[in-house]
This record gives sequence, C-alpha cells and structure tokens, in this order.
Amino acid sequence: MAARFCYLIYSLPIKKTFLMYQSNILVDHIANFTSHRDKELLAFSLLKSVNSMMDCSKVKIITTNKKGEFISAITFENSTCTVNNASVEVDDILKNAFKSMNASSIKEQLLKTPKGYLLILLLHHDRKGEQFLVVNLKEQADKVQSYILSGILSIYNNFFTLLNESQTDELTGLANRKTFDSAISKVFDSLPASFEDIDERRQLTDKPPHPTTRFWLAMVDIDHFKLVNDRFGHLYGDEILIHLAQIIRSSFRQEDLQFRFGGEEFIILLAAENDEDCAEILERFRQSVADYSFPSVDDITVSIGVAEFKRGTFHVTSIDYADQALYYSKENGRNKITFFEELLSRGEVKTAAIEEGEIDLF
Ligand SMILES: Nc1nc2c(ncn2[C@@H]2O[C@H](COP(=O)(O)OP(=O)(O)OP(=O)(O)O)[C@@H](O)[C@H]2O)c(=O)[nH]1
Repeated sequence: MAARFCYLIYSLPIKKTFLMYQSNILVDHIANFTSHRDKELLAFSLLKSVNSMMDCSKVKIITTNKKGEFISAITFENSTCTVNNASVEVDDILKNAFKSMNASSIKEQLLKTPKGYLLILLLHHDRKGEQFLVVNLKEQADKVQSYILSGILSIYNNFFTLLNESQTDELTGLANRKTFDSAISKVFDSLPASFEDIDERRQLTDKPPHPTTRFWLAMVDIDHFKLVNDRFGHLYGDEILIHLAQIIRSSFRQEDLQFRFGGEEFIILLAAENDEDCAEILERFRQSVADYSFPSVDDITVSIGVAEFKRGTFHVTSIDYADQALYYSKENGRNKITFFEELLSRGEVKTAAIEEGEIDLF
C-alpha cells in the first residue's frame, strides 16, 4: 500500500525534497494507523492525519446507524479530539449532502461554503450503517493532497475492515469475547459515579442528562442446548446459534452492546431508563425466542440473568452477579429472567465482600 502511494507521489512533477517529506509523513501515518486495535483510536488517528496533511480548520467522522440516525461524531479541531456519542447534532447542509450521496451512490462531494470548502467522503458502509468524513477546508485540495487523502482513506478502510473481522465472532457476527473486556471497561469509565454526579452535570450543562443513563448487564444462555446438539448434531446446533444472534440483533438497539460470550452464552449490555423498562425489553426478547420457529425444533428457550451495571461495582463483580441470577433462572424452571437485585432484596444472595476498586479482566 505504502509503495503504491509513494509511486503516485513520485510520478508527479514536484520537488523531490518535498516528496521525501510527504512520503515520510505518510509512512508515519501508516505506522500510526496500524498500531491501533481500537476503532475509536483508529478514527482519532485518521482525523489527526487528515488534519496534518490538509489545510483544514476542522475534520470529523459522523456515524449513522442503519435507520440513518446520527449515533456518533468524532471531531478534531484546534488540536483537540472530542467524541460525542449522545444527541449528535448535524446541520441541514450535511444532512442534505448525506442524503444526496446515498440516493446517487456518490462517494465524495465538495461544497462551497462562506468560509471555504466542505469535503464530504463516504468512509465506510455496511449493514450496521455508514461513516462519513467531513473536512472543512480553507482552500480546495490540490492534486497531491487529493492523492494522499485517498491513500490514507484506503489504508483506514482496509484496517477498519481487518479490525472489524478480528473483533467479530465468525459464526454469529456478534462482537466476540476478545473485545468484551475493553468495550465493557469503556462503558464502565463513562458511567456517572453517582446520581449526585448526574445532577451536577445537569446543572453544568443546563440540559437534562441523556435519558438512558443506567445500564444492565444481561447474560443469556440457551436452555438444554446439549440435548439439541446430541439429538440433531453440532451443525444444527450452530444454526440455532446463528438464528438466536439474529433475534438478538433485532430485539436490542445497535447501541446496546451484544457479545457472544462463550459457546451458547451471550451478553447484552443494555441502556434503559429504569429497571421496569429493562425488564420489559428483556421479556420481549425472551418471548421472541420462545415464539420463534427454529428449523426442526420449535421449543428453543433462553434463561437470562441480569445485574445493574454501575460505577460502584467492579465490572467483574457485575458479571458474577448476572451469572448468579442466570443460575437462579436455570434452577427455577428455565425460560425466565432473574434480576440479581431482586434476589438480593429477598435475601437469596449476598453482594461480594469487595465490590469496588481497580481490577483487570483476564
Ligand atoms: N453446536 C454448537 N454447540 C456448542 C457451541 N459452543 C458450545 N456448545 C455446546 O453447548 C452445550 C452446553 O451444554 P451445557 O453447558 O451442559 O448446558 P445445556 O445443555 O445448555 O443446559 P442448561 O444450560 O443447564 O440449560 C454443550 O453441549 C456444548 O458442546 C458451538 O459453537 N456450537
């Protein structure tokens, strides 16, 4: 890849020292990209690279979900990167540009604005949604810059795809166990320390907090899956897992993290306003599985254990709580949902001796 772009650069009639400088920068950027194992850091790296190679005042990546809603914006401006994963606001110029690019399958658009130019590029498109790069340029990009930008974007795209593949469970297409630790730590770090903290933020921003500030960790396990494997064979069991993953995808929001945690075990980290809403969402999911016509067998069900995922508890401890609640569901008839907090209030379980602190998942 680097060789291709160096060739492109050298084939242009520009001074060699300048070209050496540009290609050194390019190599640095490639090295930087490929050192990341996290999509957000990869995005930071792309924004930094674009910012240093182009004469731009601002550069950002906007991500949409499959419904076309804006779910995140990562912005690089004045040497600072900011991430917004809640209430992303996009102005009408950009909205219309995205719409027209979608309608005509155009991958790139350049708009004239009062302050310069707006370069919009489709970065990535898959069944989950789209990612656009938006560059606020002071001047129109010259030929060399355009070549370099297209090089950087294809490196980003290739690496993004590789990263996606390494983080995805091959059979079900859900996030795999390997990614669970870092993804869950990120959510954990973003949690408010307490409800006073939420109140404080409300005062500071003069805005109500995002309505879904609470999270629950739900552990889902197929009932009597061994019997299915024994009766129909492993390949058939695999097909059940694929169908179940599809039900998971359609039952929860894309923003709710969904993992294949182990063989027939899945974890969903879902956001809800309160425990009643959480119970309702999970109940709808449990019922969908029970009602679903799996090929050959109709009576596939799941048991679920849930624990609130909050700042005051180690995330490892929350997983253990959800696991205890799952065990209770299994021991008490299966095809049911149990909340750890309910068991706790009935005195059927105890909290861990040490709940808080710093600990790493293995
Ligand atoms: N087909 C298939 N089976 C798997 C996979 N991973 C794990 N399993 C099977 O899942 C089954 C899990 O069995 P158990 O842990 O005994 O639990 P169970 O039969 O589901 O019973 P309960 O959980 O108590 O309801 C085992 O037979 C594993 O071989 C997989 O990727 N494909």
